[in-house]
Amino acid sequence: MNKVLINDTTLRDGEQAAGVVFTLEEKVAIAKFLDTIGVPELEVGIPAMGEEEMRAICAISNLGLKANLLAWNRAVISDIKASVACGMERVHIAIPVSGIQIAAKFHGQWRVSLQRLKDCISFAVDQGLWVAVGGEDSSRADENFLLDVALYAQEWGASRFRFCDTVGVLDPFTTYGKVKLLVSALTIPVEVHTHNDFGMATANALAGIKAGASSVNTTVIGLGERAGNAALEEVVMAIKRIYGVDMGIDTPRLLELSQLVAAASGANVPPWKAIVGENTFAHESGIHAHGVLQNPDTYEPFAPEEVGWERRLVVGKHSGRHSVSNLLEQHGIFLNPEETQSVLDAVRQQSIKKKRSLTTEELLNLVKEQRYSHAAR
Ligand SMILES: CC(=O)SCCNC(=O)CCNC(=O)[C@H](O)C(C)(C)COP(=O)(O)OP(=O)(O)OC[C@H]1O[C@@H](n2cnc3c(N)ncnc32)[C@H](O)[C@@H]1OP(=O)(O)O
Ligand SMILES: O=C(O)CCC(=O)C(=O)O
Repeated sequence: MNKVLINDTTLRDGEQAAGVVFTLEEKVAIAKFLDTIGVPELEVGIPAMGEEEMRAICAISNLGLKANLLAWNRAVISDIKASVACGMERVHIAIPVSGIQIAAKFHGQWRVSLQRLKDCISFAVDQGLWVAVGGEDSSRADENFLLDVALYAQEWGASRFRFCDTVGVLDPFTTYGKVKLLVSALTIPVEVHTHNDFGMATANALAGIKAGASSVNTTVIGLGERAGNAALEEVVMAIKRIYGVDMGIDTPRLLELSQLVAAASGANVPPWKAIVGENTFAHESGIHAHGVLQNPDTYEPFAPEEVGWERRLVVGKHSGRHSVSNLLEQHGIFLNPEETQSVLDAVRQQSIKKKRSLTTEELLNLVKEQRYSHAAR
């Protein structure tokens, strides 16, 4: 697998999620955390949004982080001036490339849009900036036009081209083909930016990387426009565990990072969310719990500690004898097989009644009640 760099856009596309607002302090804390765990590049925001956003970007720029920082810009000179005013040495310039987008934003005048891109790249390069260009809606663009825009961007001085599946309409197979075309034609690196509208953001990001993209956009917990972006924790762990490539990210801190971003965004992370959801290392089903007690590899793709979790055995409707006795033994309670079965029956009944699993305290109370009812008989 080719070497790949993460360009995390939690602070830009992540914050674009409807209803999400990070304070300056939250932006700084997220940037610092991402930098500390080894994320090498951060897209920190959009200076053209105005004073407040510029203050936050300046504050991040003044932190002296190891990560390279980028600001997002339209192909508008004043946007780039605002980025320079924030101390940015790297700018990302976006240009629509699909017919739909060019019609809506440039009245279909693609020559005008290309001229704008050329002027903006030249302006930024003259300012001594490192320039990346994003093809907005690349996935729905005519492939030849997309290629032309990317080649022009390269010729005019861009140092990277971003392939955007802006509305998340690709699958991994089509992503692979489209990204491969760009990678084969360009000498500058290609970045992939994917959205999760059909639940394929991470899979598509990986397909783009397989096709030769050497940079990938992520956001923590997959936060972002509509259904969000490829999640940082998913991309990092998939590359580490499926492809065996360690990207140098301190993965045991991914959980803490996800909690920081979830709190700042007011988002509820679903328990089943890959890597950082609270159920990712919780086992209730009897067969799973029994397997995990023998060898955790039976039902876990990797050790929970690798991403900051601890394994949990939970008792509830789907439990079996082994997990019940294991949990009770941890509290010094050793039951015979008949007693265990009767506690298990009670656990099932209670769980069905309460429509949830039971807490340890509730399990211990059940045992007490069971013992009491046995003694009374
Ligand atoms: C796919 C993406 O995620 S792209 C990033 C999207 N992010 C955001 O929009 C969040 C931040 N945006 C903002 O704060 C505002 O939209 C601003 C400051 C950028 C612009 O605000 P406004 O001037 O009020 O314009 P508004 O947002 O209503 O419309 C967008 C304008 O940008 C133009 N535009 C959109 N994309 C581009 C582009 N890549 N290059 C040049 N112009 C563009 C539109 O055509 C429209 O221009 P018009 O005002 O001449 O008609
Ligand atoms: O950088 C760009 O060109 C647009 C990025 C983006 O957020 C998108 O296309 O979804």
